[in-house]
Amino acid sequence: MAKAINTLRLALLQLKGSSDKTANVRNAIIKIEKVVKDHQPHLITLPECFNCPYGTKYFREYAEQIPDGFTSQQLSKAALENQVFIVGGTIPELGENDRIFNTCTVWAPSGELIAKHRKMHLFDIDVKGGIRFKESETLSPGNEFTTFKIEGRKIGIGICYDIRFEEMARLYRNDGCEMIIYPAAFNMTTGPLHWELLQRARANDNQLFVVTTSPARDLAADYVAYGHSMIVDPWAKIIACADEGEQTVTADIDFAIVDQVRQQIPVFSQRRLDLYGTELK
Ligand SMILES: NC(=O)CC(=O)C(=O)O
Repeated sequence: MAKAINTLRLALLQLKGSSDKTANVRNAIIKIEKVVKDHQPHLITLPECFNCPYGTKYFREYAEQIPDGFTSQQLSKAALENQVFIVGGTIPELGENDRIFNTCTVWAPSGELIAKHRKMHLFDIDVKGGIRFKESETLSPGNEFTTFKIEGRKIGIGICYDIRFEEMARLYRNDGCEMIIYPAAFNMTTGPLHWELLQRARANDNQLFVVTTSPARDLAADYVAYGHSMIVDPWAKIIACADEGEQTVTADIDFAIVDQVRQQIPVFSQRRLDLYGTELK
């Protein structure tokens, strides 16, 4: 069996979106080409809803089939031409029975679609004086956990609101993941309070890397994203963080840190599984 790599170079593309789908996808492709030329990452991540405005009234109009739709085809080509793995943020997916999902695609350097995750927990909240959002007005939830491997390292995928559900991250850890990637678009109410907190909590609880990629903040948009795409290591230390604007963040992930933390603070072998547990149904 091939030996797993120890270091993975990651590039997070915090992209500014617009109502023009073609322009949004073109912007992503240009930024992919540039970061590959400048930094040669193994893996590039894109934001939640990077090809359309984030809002329930837009999802059906922008929805595409996966992998036959325009955005999928462009991401597949970009992965192949740039010889890079791409976690393609999310797009509204036109699925079976005319249902719409908020879906993340993962592309290998061969151009092949190697994983697809549908947002499992829909973002339905109503914070008085803050934000009301109800994804379930137009979206259906996914029902499956999603993992893929890069050079022997297992990575789990969640989407934005999924990060609030600790059980999901725990099940990924139990399944052997060393990193969870969340394309995400927190907002100006929940972002300042919870964005960093949740990432550091998931990383600390599960002793793995947590990676988020947000759209850039656009004060003119219906939904104003918080930005601050981030990489947190298994010690819960922030190792890279964007500001609010359109920005590319790169960092080298050292997987030896996963083993160090798990050996030095062995909570997973100390858990009282005779008294409680988190099981997959
Ligand atoms: N947009 C989301 O899915 C989640 C979010 O903004 C939050 O949990 O806060």
